[in-house]
Amino acid sequence: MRKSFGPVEALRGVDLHLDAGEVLAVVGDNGAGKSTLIKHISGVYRPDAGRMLLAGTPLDLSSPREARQRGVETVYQDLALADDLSIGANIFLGREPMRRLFGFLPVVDERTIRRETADLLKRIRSEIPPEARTVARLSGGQRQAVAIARAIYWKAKVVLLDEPTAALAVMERERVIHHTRDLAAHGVGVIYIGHNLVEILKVADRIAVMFRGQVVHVTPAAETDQETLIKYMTGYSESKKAA
Ligand SMILES: Nc1ncnc2c1ncn2[C@@H]1O[C@H](COP(=O)(O)OP(=O)(O)OP(=O)(O)O)[C@@H](O)[C@H]1O
Repeated sequence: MRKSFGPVEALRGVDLHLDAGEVLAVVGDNGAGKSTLIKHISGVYRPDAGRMLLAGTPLDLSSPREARQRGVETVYQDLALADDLSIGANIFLGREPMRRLFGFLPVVDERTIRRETADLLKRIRSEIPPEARTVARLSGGQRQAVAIARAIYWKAKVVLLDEPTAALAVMERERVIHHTRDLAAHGVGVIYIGHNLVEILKVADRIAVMFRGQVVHVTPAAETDQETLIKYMTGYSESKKAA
């Protein structure tokens, strides 16, 4: 896949695959192209050249909404949750179950929302009390859990996590890692963007390193270490190859 912004080549021929049930981490220095790549998969950008396939079918996305409809959920760093709504309302936002009042008047089925939300939080073993009033009162890690629960409930095929732990305290980071593994265990393919290599090595099955708009290295997480990743992230390995 290729993408330029004027003279800037943000993606210079990126080729990647993601399996169901795996966590693929994408790392790279600032400006390497990670966000640009994510924005293609989440339907924000269209590639100048190249294409994406989902389970063998072309994934030609014209909007983030279409991406969600096709089973691609994105969890951004600054989480797009509606602060003044409940956890349940956030999980069902825009896709609320309805029931008929007096047999004809369609209204939102609050009881189903409450029941399904409680089940879901139990399923992901989240410590958030389901009756927590609004999302505004939740911690950063709990907000991530809500977004991840939403992806599981709506049977996302692919979930993009963009620096999910960047703003979190240590304990909370551990929880997000746990929830990320949980997503993969549900058969979801997860793309995890991050900067913290200790965390990346813990959460990922495979790691792709981007450097100047290209994927320069892909490796199973179990077969690499911080030092090797940093070499690829800084272009050291590339310059050695060229020499
Ligand atoms: N909308 C845009 N207009 C112009 N240039 C852009 C735009 N978005 C990204 N770029 C450029 O494309 C390149 C890749 O940027 P990108 O944000 O994808 O990198 P990144 O790896 O996500 O970096 P970071 O870790 O800092 O978020 C950079 O040179 C950046 O300046």
